[in-house]
Amino acid sequence: MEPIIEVKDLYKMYKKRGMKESITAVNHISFTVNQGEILGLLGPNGAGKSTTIKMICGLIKPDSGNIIIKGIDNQEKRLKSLSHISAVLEGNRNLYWRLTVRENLEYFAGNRGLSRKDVAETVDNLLEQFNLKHKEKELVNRLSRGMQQKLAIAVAMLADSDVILLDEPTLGLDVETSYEVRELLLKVANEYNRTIIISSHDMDVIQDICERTVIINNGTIVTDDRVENLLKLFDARAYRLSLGSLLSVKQQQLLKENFPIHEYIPDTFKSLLEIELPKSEQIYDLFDILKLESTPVEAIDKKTVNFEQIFMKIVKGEMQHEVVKSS
Ligand SMILES: Nc1ncnc2c1ncn2[C@@H]1O[C@H](COP(=O)(O)OP(=O)(O)OP(=O)(O)O)[C@@H](O)[C@H]1O
Repeated sequence: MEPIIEVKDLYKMYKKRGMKESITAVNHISFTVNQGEILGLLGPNGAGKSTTIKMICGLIKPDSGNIIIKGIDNQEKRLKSLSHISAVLEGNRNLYWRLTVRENLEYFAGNRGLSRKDVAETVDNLLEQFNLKHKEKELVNRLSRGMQQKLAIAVAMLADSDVILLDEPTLGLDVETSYEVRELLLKVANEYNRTIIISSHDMDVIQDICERTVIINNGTIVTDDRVENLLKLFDARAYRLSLGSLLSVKQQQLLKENFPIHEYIPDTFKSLLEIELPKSEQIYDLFDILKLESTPVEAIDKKTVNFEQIFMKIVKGEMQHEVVKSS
């Protein structure tokens, strides 16, 4: 698949005003985004996500590296490359707050040079699709955050750009509205073939709608892989063992030395052991430790994990996962 965005060796440092020290916000990162894909850009606070997004949509200039959008380098032909991108950033700055919902849509549809009839048709269609018809006469500054968010995405759609960048699109939304926004984003990608890059701290949203994630920590990429692969990789190695007795101190010590990621939950006579086995043959080492005291294994289950747990392990460096470049 042809990438629609190529980020190559991107670097950005901030100088602190009046101080000698500087912060490397983005440290030589490279990744690609494919047409029609929903990519999650993740990382803990201060990882460098917003700086990366702002560089992609041209709000700040990188110190070095390239961003190529549809084959056009955004430093060589800035306006041309940026014409392929719309952004919905924090605070929905792409909306006119003193205009109504309908007026906003009409204004942006008009900007595309559509005829009056086409503007009306496009706006009616979007009001319908985004479930905003009943609010068409409401001023934007009177709308709830969820409604504003939906309108901001509708406006981004109107620009007819191939790529939509979204910074925390579900932040502060109630559960129902968050689901509504997720569905809209899936529709935007699948039915309108738009490419979406989304930055979010909500791992449920990421697990629900993203095909692939790029995880940044301290300005560098620690993982670039499909969500499905990460879930499978982790699912395949997380086990829960129900044991028919308690483990001895020696067994617990050996577990600690051999399996850094595990949890031991003793009960009165029985116990539970949750453990990760990055290599399947490690199961034999585990059984050797259990055999030492003839510990009965009553059941072994695969432990299911959610994306949030995987994300935490990756950023804490607990999960050995090579940076995989998906194609
Ligand atoms: N304008 C600025 N001047 C100086 N330092 C900055 C500036 N903007 C960001 N930084 C610093 O750069 C680093 C990366 O910040 P960035 O906002 O890109 O992270 P982020 O991953 O988006 O974080 P969050 O999830 O908290 O929004 C942080 O250490 C931040 O303090």
